[in-house]
Amino acid sequence: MDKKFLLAAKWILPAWDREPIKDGALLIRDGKIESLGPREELVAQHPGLPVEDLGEALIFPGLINAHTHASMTIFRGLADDLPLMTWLQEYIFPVESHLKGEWVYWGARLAIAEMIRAGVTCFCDMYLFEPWVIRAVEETGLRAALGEGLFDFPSPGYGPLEKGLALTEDLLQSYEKHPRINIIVCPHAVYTCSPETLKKVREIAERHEAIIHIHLSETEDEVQQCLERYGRRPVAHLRELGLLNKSLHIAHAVELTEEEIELLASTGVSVAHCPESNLKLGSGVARIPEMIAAGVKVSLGTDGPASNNDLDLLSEMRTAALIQKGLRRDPTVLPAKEVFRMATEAGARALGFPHCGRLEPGYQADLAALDLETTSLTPVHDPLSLLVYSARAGEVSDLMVEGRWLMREGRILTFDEKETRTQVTLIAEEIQALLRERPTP
Ligand SMILES: CSC[C@H]1O[C@@H](n2cnc3c(O)ncnc32)[C@H](O)[C@@H]1O
Ligand SMILES: [Zn+2]
Repeated sequence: MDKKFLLAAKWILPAWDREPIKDGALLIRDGKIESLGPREELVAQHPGLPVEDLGEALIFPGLINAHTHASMTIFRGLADDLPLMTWLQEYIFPVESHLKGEWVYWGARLAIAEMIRAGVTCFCDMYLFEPWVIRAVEETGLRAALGEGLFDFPSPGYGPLEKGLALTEDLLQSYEKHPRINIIVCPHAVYTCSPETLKKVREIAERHEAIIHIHLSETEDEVQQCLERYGRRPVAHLRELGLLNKSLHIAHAVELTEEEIELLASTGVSVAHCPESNLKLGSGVARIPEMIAAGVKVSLGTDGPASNNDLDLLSEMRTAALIQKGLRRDPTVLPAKEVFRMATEAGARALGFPHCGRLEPGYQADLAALDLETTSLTPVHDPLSLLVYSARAGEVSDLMVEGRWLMREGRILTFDEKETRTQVTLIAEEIQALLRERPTP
């Protein structure tokens, strides 16, 4: 197959560290970017090549949601205004004990539609019944790093832990060569996984050269529990167990000391910053400027849509930048460029997709376009500023993964969005019925 075409638009922002191109074009061949530059030049170099013109649009590298639990769309709005441990143990875990594969599947499809509308081409997911998320990803065409969430107690997905570990190994083998799916190993947290479990997880990840993804140092409570149980803080705990290395991707990292920041930097651990979930659960604000200054690789995630409560990574960029500026009374910290890097290239690297996150020759044609014929996106002084500080989900008109259109002119092409909403609404009614039978506290 030799599918070759030019994709043109009023603006192209190729990467966090590149200048925008006005009246630009990309040459896309077999799902990859071959070249890019001013439209006139590319058309002259490739006469007769078909041109798809997006017109008044801004093309940017597809965003990368570096931490979520996509299927939790089905629980959006179920329990709000609670701290993490109460939210999890008294509300979410009890309702998750009734989880079924179909719920996870439809929840993931809804999440994928929502992420496409926010310009997300790739996401990192840890959840229960993950094979159903994999099915949704395969059908809808997104790119993803996916893993079955593991904890010591029995899971409604796989039953006893041993089965969860076996499932993880099976998935690692089956999807080894998949072009869009990376299987990752996902122990939930240090308060739900024993040291023995974490050692087994490490062995599996080493055997398959896989990424390990875990919630870490999310709250003061977690640090306190870890100190009481093991006599050390979560970062030191993982160091003792041999997990601190460049294959480790941790979510949150809100509670870090200076020494821990240095240790994460020197061992090559990557962090998924989830500011809106951390704010909503009252967990705190991660020290992102200090981490970046120390050389920690920081990406951006939404966390699950039941603790955020959306999957809008465009707005997440804005929140990430604004909270640091406000907290420090310094508007120069965490500039737009740095936040855009977190939501693109840094996420791609953390999830094992080294040729994503930039629009450059040799990179995947994973991209999205903002509709510039939008009142709140007018005028265009600076495309980067527009993306980070003004754009919201719903203003993305087109999205492509590996050169394949998943959304065109605001219409999702690879699956039925309305059917997905209907199915999730029915699932929500089932959940409400369950809660009426067995009310949560
Ligand atoms: C084992 S599958 C994933 C597991 O994580 C739960 N979860 C969702 N959000 C958070 C969070 O912010 N911190 C810790 N755990 C979280 C989710 O409900 C699943 O049970
Ligand atoms: Zn999470």
